Amino acid sequence: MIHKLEVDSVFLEFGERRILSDVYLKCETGKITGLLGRNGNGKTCLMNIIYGNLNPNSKSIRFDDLTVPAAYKRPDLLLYLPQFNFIPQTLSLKRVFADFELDFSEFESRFPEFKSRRSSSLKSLSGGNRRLVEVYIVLKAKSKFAMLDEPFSHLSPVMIEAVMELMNEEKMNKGLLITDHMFRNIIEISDNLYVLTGGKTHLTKAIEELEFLGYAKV
Ligand SMILES: Nc1ncnc2c1ncn2[C@@H]1O[C@H](COP(=O)(O)OP(=O)(O)OP(=O)(O)O)[C@@H](O)[C@H]1O
Repeated sequence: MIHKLEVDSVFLEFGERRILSDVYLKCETGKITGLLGRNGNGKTCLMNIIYGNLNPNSKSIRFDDLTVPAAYKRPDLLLYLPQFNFIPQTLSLKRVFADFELDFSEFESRFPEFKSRRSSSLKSLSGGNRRLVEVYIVLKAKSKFAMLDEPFSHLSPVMIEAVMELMNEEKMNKGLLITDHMFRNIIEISDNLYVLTGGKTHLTKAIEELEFLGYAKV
């Protein structure tokens, strides 16, 4: 069965500044949905609104047609990778993997550089490796949808390739909503692509539209 996450009727202002005014976005299990937009266009705000930890003037967030205003209370439905480290950094990898009911050995065999790091704390890892652990957790943990804000930042090209491979595998198990400024990677991996500009989302059918929408020279 295909599950869907739909967002519309989002209206967000900070004081006099209108950030989001006409958003429609649909994400389905089995697919990767990409979200692109220039700095400050409201991608992170939109993700926080979907997650339920930012309250806009109005919104409608639906999972399989049912309104879920506080998805952060429903990890079975949605997991979120914010731009910042979200797992307490004093925890050991062993503890983190156990908490998310994930097998560390599977992670270790995919990323051999973590061999013998099972007892290490997150804070003892490099910034990029910490990010990789969090991206992996959000992609692999059991949930219908995962939303990732800049999953490629801090990762080396070889790690980005590995994460993209993982995303392509995991979309068989969930729906992914991803935003990142590594737009060529986002274009390559997305089944559906939205560009956020002027407070609105535009479902983008052709890459040339990115230039037209003022996002990137392609
Ligand atoms: N708490 C807040 N109070 C006032 N303005 C805010 C607040 N949070 C975000 N903004 C503004 O809302 C706009 C959208 O911010 P947001 O972080 O969603 O952008 P973004 O598209 O994710 O940008 P980037 O690609 O640079 O991460 C920005 O202009 C930002 O300054």
